Amino acid sequence: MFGIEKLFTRKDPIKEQIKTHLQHYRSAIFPMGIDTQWITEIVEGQAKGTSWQVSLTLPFAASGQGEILASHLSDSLNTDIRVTCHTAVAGTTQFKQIKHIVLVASGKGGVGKSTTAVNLAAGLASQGAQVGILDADIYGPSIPSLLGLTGQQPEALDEKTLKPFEKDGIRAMSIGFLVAQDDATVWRGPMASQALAQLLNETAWGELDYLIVDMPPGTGDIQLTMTQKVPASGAIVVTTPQDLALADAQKGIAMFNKVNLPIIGLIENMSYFTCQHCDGKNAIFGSEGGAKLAARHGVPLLAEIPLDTGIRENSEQGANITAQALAIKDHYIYCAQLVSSMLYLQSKSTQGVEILITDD
Ligand SMILES: Nc1ncnc2c1ncn2[C@@H]1O[C@H](COP(=O)(O)OP(=O)(O)OP(=O)(O)O)[C@@H](O)[C@H]1O
Repeated sequence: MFGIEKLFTRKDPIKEQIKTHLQHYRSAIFPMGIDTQWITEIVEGQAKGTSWQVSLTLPFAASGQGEILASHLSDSLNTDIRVTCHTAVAGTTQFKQIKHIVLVASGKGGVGKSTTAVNLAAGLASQGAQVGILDADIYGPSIPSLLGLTGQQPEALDEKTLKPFEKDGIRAMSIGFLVAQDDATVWRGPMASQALAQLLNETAWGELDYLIVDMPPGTGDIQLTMTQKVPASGAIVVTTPQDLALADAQKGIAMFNKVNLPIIGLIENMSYFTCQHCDGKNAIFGSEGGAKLAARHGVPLLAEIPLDTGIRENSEQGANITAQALAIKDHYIYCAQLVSSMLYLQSKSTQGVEILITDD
């Protein structure tokens, strides 16, 4: 009658508003909003000029979204709110101690598949995920060089286990250590997939949220057999905007559809070039090819990455692009957040099963 119960159940109105705004927030990274379970703390801000401090623990790698969420909340509630995001990738391990294996493939060579795979791995690591990269490109293993590890040999932990390299928090192993590159031209599918299985099984990966596999370019017997061998969560197809590359990327999509592997999306690389003099965008290799291909096959277009000197230079130096003061890194970081969010949503709708693969 006096509303006395309200005294005991009364909730802090601003905290409730923050929760509601977060729940209703929508973006490509948060298509279902922010679950209240991800909110670890809402406290009055200690930092000067900050009214409220919100801490989130996200089940996917998107810690860099804190600033965007903070400005959304601050604008909506007309007060200064800071948001800090931590990453604790959800999901059961699908293979050994690895939660997600992601194949990065391309229909044809030279489209920037390995560069994209390494930078995507770096993007995921920059967002707080534990990441590994497996170079399965028998035709031209380039991950050691892209990570600045050229000339190094893996260390054996025992007779059957190799220690992965570690660079900038990314664990790495390459099929190039197992086979002489010149031999690759005469390889058949079973040989390649056996080598891949061996590397997967015999590398001491430890706990990983994501293992990125840089696949050999193409859509032949070797790529198909390798795909069937790996217990992957999904595949990403990298293409450039030229018609020929798009036609081959289409074959890549068809290959993954054939073996029922979910396609996480398409990445269009070398999409355009920004003129350093006039800032104009030049679609050197054609425009919107990737977007149209993605739409035709009902797969997301994850990124349109420009042709950029910074990308090439960092690759050549084996440097981690996400650690550089370059705007270009945002493409990879955003793409990593998107991939991670999509895998989270996908894993929510599938039951985790332990998968074992054999060497034969
Ligand atoms: N967006 C980009 N901007 C500038 N240079 C790029 C970009 N993407 C890739 N490159 C450069 O293009 C070349 C080929 O890239 P990369 O080796 O990643 O291709 P790939 O598709 O993996 O090739 P392969 O099929 O031979 O394995 C490299 O010199 C790389 O630095």
